[in-house]
Amino acid sequence: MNLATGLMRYGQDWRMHRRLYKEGFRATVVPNYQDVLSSKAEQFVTNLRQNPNSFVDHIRTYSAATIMATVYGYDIAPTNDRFVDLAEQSVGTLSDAVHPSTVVVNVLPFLRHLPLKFPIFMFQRIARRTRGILNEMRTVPYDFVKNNVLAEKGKSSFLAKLLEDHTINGGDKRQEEVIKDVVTTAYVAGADTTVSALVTFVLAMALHPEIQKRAQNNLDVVVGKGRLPTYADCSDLPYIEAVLRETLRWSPVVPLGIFHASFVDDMIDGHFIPKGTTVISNIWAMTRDETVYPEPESFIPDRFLTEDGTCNEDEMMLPFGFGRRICAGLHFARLTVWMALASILSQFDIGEPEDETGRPIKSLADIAYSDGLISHTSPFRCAIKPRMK
Ligand code: HEM
Repeated sequence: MNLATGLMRYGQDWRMHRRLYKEGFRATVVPNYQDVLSSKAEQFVTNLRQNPNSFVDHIRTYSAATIMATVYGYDIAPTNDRFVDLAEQSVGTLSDAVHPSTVVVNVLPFLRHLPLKFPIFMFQRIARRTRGILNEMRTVPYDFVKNNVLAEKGKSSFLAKLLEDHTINGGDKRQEEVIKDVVTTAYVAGADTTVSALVTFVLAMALHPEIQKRAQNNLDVVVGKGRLPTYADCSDLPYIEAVLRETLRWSPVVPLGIFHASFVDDMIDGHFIPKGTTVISNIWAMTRDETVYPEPESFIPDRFLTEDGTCNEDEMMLPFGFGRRICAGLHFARLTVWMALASILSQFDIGEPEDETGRPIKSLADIAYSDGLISHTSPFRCAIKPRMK
């Protein structure tokens, strides 16, 4: 089982994974998910109206709901959904699997031979626990969709389409196993990353009321107040796009990317990189390069606008990685985050933030972000109020 595409070695199996992602998540296909995203954004706004203090929970539900609906055609229950519970456990265990203590084993492989009782090297125990949960996540939702496809019922989805195109009408067992891995990775890779980006967005707006106001004006003029923004509005809302780019830059979701290894001996800027070297892409540092992004700790959407107010060429792709291993879901991720942030701005005012002890948060420096593969803010509070009654 090759559950995490991002952790696979480059080769034929990985190429097969990427081909399947392309079928469901390339730039020209993603707009087809607009209706699903719109209905989930509406539900999100309703939840936020009912209980604004639980905004992080609603963001979690929105992220899970969009990806579950897109990948499996499955509408999650408002609470205690069995697939979401399973998926959250899978995300937790996969995140543990790239915990520093497990990563160090990849860098220093001889550590694998230390006895289990060495507490710092928890990777063997994690691997055992992870396997069971991931296996369940891999088969339960898959069987649900496959049975629906065979019975010619259920909603259309990324998985249903893959099954129709590749297995139901012929296709081999191996292909079916690859499809299982691909759809499971899509959930695991997509849900928590989207949560991180959206919570950072709420923090950015809470800290910058003037930017919030300007973004709201942009939406009011182009979209009006009677409906939520959609993908069709994107190109008319350059300031909203600039806010999205700055959110992704200001606090990158995956600050150190996914570790890779060099395939061959190489020379870069006069440094010799032997074959097999672990390569860590420090996305966080790149988004803080002062020669490209002056005052990098400040939240300045204008850095992505030209003088005539249109978006410039820097689409802020750095947070999605590089080259052939660049995030396979980036177009879907951008649209999912865009839909939620534009919906929040059109419907709500976000007040000043404070930490859990009531201490005001004045800048990014006042709030901690978690370690680990995906970086999350520590908890904070802010008043979220409807703009219209
Ligand atoms: C804001 C949301 C997201 C961010 C910031 C993000 C970021 C990243 C980053 C930094 C990588 C590593 C790239 C590298 O190794 O150079 C990655 C890989 C990946 N992402 Fe995302 N991601 C997001 C959402 C998603 C979504 C929604 C999906 C699926 C629908 C997804 C699927 C993947 C996959 C499959 C890989 C592994 C690619 C490979 O190794 O070939 N991601 N992502």
